Amino acid sequence: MTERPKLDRADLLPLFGTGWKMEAQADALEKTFLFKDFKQAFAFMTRVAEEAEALNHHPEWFNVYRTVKVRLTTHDAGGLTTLDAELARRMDKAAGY
Ligand SMILES: C[C@H](O)[C@H](O)[C@H]1CNC2=NC(N)=NC(=O)C2=N1
Repeated sequence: MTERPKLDRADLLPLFGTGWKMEAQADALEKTFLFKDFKQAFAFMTRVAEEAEALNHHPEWFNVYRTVKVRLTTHDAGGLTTLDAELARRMDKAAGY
């Protein structure tokens, strides 16, 4: 298991303000993004792909038409780390929040 900094729960408060939710077992963040149409949704995913590669940290996501349902967790750590909070922040930015 790769050591990664555990997440300070205080880091999550701003994310709750932009619609992120904690998954029941508290080991992941979840959010559904809604866009004008499929092209906007896919453009968002393309922007996020760049960020994910830059962080070497990748979302679990499901796209149907103009929605993108996202789940963030750190697989190597078996739970939430600072990488999840950072990717969530970058996803909000990429969505124009
Ligand atoms: C070797 C390992 O797959 C890499 O370090 C990265 C790739 N992207 C990743 N993404 C996520 N969400 N969790 C990881 O542990 C992770 N590991």
